[in-house]
Amino acid sequence: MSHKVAPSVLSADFANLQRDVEMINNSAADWFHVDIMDGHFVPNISFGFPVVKAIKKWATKPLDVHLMITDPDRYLKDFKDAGADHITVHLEACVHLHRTIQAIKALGCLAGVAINPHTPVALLADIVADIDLVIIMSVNPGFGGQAFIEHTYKKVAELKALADEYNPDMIIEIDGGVTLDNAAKLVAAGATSLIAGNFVFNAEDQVGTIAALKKVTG
Ligand SMILES: O=C(CO)[C@H](O)[C@H](O)COP(=O)(O)O
Ligand SMILES: [Fe+2]
Repeated sequence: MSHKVAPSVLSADFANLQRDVEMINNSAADWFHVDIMDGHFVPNISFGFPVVKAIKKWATKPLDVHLMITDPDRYLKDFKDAGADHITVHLEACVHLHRTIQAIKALGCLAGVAINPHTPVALLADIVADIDLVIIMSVNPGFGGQAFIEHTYKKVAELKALADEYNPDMIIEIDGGVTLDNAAKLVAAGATSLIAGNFVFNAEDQVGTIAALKKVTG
């Protein structure tokens, strides 16, 4: 089965948000990647519930919500109500990760865990069987447009080995600095979903760029 592509709305033109959402609707993209930053877990603030609701109103594809926030348990239901289909929390932001995952599932969302570049894949060993997706951060979270960290390939391969053993259907998503220079190698290593912000929205042909990301083979 081919990998998913999830353009990151963080890099959209917020003065033309409906236009950019419709561009994604009319492209080969599978999901909308929606980055929530609280200025505490990460050194940047993105947007909150009203913007997620606006995206949901126009979007015809699922919302893949990436919570870069401290204490995400407080807001899970609000994000579900705003339109989230997948909710991913950071391992580094959760004291009781297993409980948080159960709470996301109880809301009827796909449950994901994101790990920062410095966080070992091995820390996911006892949660992999319980989750629907993992986001491997290939940049330090907080900003779009950063350079891809090469060490990510090794982490993808390690996570694929864990998934093969405990949860073969688990989605392996890569977030940060994804371009056509690294997409094929990521898919070859085991990535099953590619998130891309700047690479899509800075392109002259955005729909064509999404199609090209979708077409890469490992
Ligand atoms: O979570 C994120 C940043 O924390 C974004 O999803 C990610 O950076 C995508 O943007 P780009 O493709 O431009 O790196
Ligand atoms: Fe993200």
